[in-house]
Amino acid sequence: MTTLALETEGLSVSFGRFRAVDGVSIQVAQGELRVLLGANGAGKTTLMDLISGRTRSTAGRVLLEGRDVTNQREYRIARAGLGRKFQIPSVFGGLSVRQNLEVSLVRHPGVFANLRFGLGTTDRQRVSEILHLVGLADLATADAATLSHGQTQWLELGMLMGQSPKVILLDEPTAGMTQAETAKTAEIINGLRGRHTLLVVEHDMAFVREIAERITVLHLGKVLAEGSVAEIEANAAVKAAYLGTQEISEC
Ligand SMILES: Nc1ncnc2c1ncn2[C@@H]1O[C@H](COP(=O)(O)OP(=O)(O)OP(=O)(O)O)[C@@H](O)[C@H]1O
Repeated sequence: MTTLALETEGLSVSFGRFRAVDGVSIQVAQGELRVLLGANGAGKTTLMDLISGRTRSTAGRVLLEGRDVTNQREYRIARAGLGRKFQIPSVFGGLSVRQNLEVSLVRHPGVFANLRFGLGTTDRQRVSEILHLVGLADLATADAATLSHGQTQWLELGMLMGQSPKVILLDEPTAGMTQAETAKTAEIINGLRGRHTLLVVEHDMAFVREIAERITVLHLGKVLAEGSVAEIEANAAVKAAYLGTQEISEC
């Protein structure tokens, strides 16, 4: 039996009389890379907020590797293994790329303790592995403050990985990126396939085609469809409700 990394069951939230997320049930297997697609206001960010504990649900459950974390405080859900990357990065300028990754490893209590006490061989290897996975090995000694927008996003993704979360939530990872950076991001995310479980909110269909194996489409707070890129692109309900008369590639 496949172990589920993340599961939501009938997850819902109402703001007043408005149901922003309405009975959403999704199942994400370990090592899966799931894309969450939907028009503006479909409920994607709110769903992420419910999963990560930023917003309290009014019905339903969230399970992280089978453990019920519904409506727990955000830091507790993070501690239980949920990593979330926002669009605004929070790296330590003034530290090198490598030092930022060292700081991110959850070993010693206290943010900078890993720098003070030094890392063991396993941790140093882990940092090197992450540097390669996020394509920053050549910039390991560079000051994080000197990185481009795209490089900063990759470093932050690496810092999330350093915490070995069970599930990583990424909200529009290519926002504000150049075409070259977007292509590189697709490469990096593809390299994480099987190693990490990811739930990625993304609008850029060209990018989605590069990374997605399975897509969940949200519409008006509900799951409208789920399937491969080809299945979603051919889905009449998705075309009618989400895309209107547009081709999916234009959204
Ligand atoms: N705290 C809130 N109070 C009231 N309404 C809210 C709140 N948060 C979100 N909403 C509403 O819920 C709906 C879903 O919003 P959400 O931000 O989740 O959509 P989205 O799919 O992420 O859209 P986008 O792609 O534009 O980010 C929207 O109509 C939004 O206005």
